[in-house]
Amino acid sequence: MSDGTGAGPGARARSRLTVLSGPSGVGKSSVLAELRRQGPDVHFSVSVTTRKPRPGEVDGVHYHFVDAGEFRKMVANGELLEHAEFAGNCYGTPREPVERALAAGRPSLLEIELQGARQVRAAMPEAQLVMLAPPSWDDLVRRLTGRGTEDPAVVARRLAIAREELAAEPEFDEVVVNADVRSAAARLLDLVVGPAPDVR
Ligand SMILES: Nc1nc2c(ncn2[C@@H]2O[C@H](COP(=O)(O)OP(=O)(O)O)[C@@H](O)[C@H]2O)c(=O)[nH]1
Ligand SMILES: Nc1ncnc2c1ncn2[C@@H]1O[C@H](COP(=O)(O)OP(=O)(O)O)[C@@H](O)[C@H]1O
Repeated sequence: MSDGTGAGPGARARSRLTVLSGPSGVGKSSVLAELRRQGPDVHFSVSVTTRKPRPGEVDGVHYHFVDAGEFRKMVANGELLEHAEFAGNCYGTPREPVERALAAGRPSLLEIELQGARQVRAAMPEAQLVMLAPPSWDDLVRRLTGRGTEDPAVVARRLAIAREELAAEPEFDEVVVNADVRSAAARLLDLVVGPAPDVR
């Protein structure tokens, strides 16, 4: 597969930044939890969000949960690498931890939605964009409703956004279909860590 940069096979291998996007309910959290088990040396960005925590979500682990005022302050101070509004809440990537990890040569992963992925693409063209896709639209609907964490109006809103996100697939360098969590995580880990230099 081409690295999409036109700069030769080494260019993507040198990029240590991977952006993972995919519609709500496709299995991003599940695949990333598995990836953490498989790939301990990967830096996972922890986003800030104004969304309320779901049961089981831990502040500082799944997200930094902030109020709208704190979020605005971080934007104004230039502390976010990218940020976007999604289904009525704000989300953003703290800049400093990602820059520190990249400076140390550590593979780093951002799990963010489409508008944020586009901002990263514009700011850092060498970043690798990966879409996590469902095996089918019906699977996506089943997973999102089956999770049971959003009420029906929120589910409908997220599914409407999901159609647009899936339509943006051609903007991504790679697509990983999440039919099975373990194999999707293994494939993603290959992309995040990159192939060994001598096989390119
Ligand atoms: N742009 C941007 N999107 C984010 C960030 N963190 C999370 N998201 C995205 O926001 C969307 C909603 O996330 P969330 O409320 O956790 O719902 P979930 O994806 O259904 O689990 C998802 O598409 C996430 O990938 C971020 O820092 N920036
Ligand atoms: N490969 C899979 N097969 C079946 N169900 C899955 C798979 N991956 C995730 N799920 C389930 O789908 C629901 C949504 O997954 P989640 O990881 O919360 O998605 P996201 O973070 O993308 O919103 C959860 O109930 C999860 O257990």
